[in-house]
Amino acid sequence: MPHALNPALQQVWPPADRRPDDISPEHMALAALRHEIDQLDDEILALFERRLTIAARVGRAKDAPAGPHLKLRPDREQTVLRRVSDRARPANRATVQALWREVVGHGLARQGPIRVQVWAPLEPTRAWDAARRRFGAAAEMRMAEDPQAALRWAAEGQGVAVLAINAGEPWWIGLRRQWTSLSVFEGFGGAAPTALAVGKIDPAALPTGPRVLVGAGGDAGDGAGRRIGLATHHGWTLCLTDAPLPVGGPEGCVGAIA
Ligand SMILES: C=C(O[C@@H]1C=C(C(=O)O)C=C[C@H]1O)C(=O)O
Repeated sequence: MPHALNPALQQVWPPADRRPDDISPEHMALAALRHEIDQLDDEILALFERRLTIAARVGRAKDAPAGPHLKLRPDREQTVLRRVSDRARPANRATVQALWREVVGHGLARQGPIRVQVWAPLEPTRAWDAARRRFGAAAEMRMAEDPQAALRWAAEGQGVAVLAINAGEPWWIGLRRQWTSLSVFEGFGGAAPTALAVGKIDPAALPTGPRVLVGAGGDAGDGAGRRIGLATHHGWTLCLTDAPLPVGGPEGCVGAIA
């Protein structure tokens, strides 16, 4: 139903009978506030466009697409997000974080296309939403039907695979065996994630946070670190640890999440 026909949604401001030369105090106050918003928008726009230009320059200074890794730098993104979030007023933190995810996503997109494939047969909408929030509106996303095909695609350097670990298919074992050029760099679903993001990320650019381990039965283990188990399959385990293990080491570290 058009709004004009719905009495509940009728226009309340400005009043329908207001003349164009209305100089009532309410109208003047509203006009002044809107003018201030327009000025702020101009400032934000100029700054945002400058930021996009600089992000493109950073991209040219980095190795990809000729280099072996994606341009996505999770460690830098984590630093950028933490910095603005710490500077924001506590009441604005969540809003600022969500907005800066978009800002950073568009910065990264100035360096080349961001492609994301999502495989999550049990909770596709949840995983899709989480991936969209993480990579932003600039990301080209599609659902994947087969985690192995998504891993192959990611190993070609085409983009990022977001794969569920609660769907009974132990694709993560492959991170230890054939997909050694891929790193886990993000978890979705809280302290015990139900999906992981995987891509050709420079191991030096992984975020600060728990390390992700894929272990076979006989692995020596990492000694001191506390572990959170995420999945098991025929003697293989996927877990998180606080121990600062090197990626690709004998403990089976395959990445880190923020
Ligand atoms: C600008 C960079 O490239 C990407 C974009 C970022 C941004 O817009 O802040 C941060 C990290 C990278 O994923 C960078 O590496 O510094």
